[in-house]
Amino acid sequence: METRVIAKKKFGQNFLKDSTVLSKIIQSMPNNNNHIVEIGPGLGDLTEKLVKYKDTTAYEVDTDLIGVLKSKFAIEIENKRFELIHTDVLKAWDEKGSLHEESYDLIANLPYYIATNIILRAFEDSNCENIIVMIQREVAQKFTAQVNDKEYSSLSIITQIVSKEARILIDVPPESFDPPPKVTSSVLFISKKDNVTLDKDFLKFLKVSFSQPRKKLFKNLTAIYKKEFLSNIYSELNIEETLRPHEVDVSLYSQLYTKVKNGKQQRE
Ligand SMILES: C[S@@+](CC[C@H](N)C(=O)[O-])C[C@H]1O[C@@H](n2cnc3c(N)ncnc32)[C@H](O)[C@@H]1O
Repeated sequence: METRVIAKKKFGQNFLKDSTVLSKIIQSMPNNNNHIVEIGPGLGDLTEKLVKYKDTTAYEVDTDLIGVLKSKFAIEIENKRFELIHTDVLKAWDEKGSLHEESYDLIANLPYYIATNIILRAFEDSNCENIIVMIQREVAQKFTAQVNDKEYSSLSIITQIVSKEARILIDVPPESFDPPPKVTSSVLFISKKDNVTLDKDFLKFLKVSFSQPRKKLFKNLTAIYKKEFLSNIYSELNIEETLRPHEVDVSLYSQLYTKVKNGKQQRE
């Protein structure tokens, strides 16, 4: 059944129409018994493939799409292979803490306006084990960048802490979508480590570290720590004050953070 739906910009609606890309997403699904959670099923093109393989729960915010999805997946909803939840997924996370009560993999073509936020929430959701999501290429590169890459950022560091593996599977041109987005997209694959919790203060420390990415890390950190205190820590760790934020690897950020945390009383 062909359904005419006008895509809504405010919900980041760019429907994926490229069957090669849809197949690639399905092929990269991990071989496990996990439930699938999809965020933003849209018109259900990806959902249709997902429910063929595994039980799926989907969160959709747009009321106009709920009717379309309910009729398209009437049988799957009836036999409980598919559960459709009509809500803003960020609210669902706030209310329930997790998007599913057991282990799940998140597979989605995400709404770009909240994509980074969604991935960070998925990092914190201990039931989420794997993430396969379409996002803007530029953002995907930030998640997967390595030290010294120009895209290396606090997102790269957080990803290295929480994941066993993080990589871009495929780049996807705007023409693969209807309507086409303005930018190139990528399918990002992240396999999470078990039981990693992110220290909120460490995240704040990273935010300050990258507050001015082109400046020296030392300079950025002086926004919250005294110069002399920092100089001592830099000497103890035997590192140069000229280092830029993107030149410091995860292990060194952890060491720096441990030192500043232990010397907390010296904060201005
Ligand atoms: C990029 S489209 C993807 C649609 C479909 N999965 C596809 O691949 O064609 C993003 C979808 O996320 C939905 N969405 C946007 N914001 C949302 C939110 N806060 N919570 C749940 N779904 C949301 C949109 O309505 C839309 O269906």
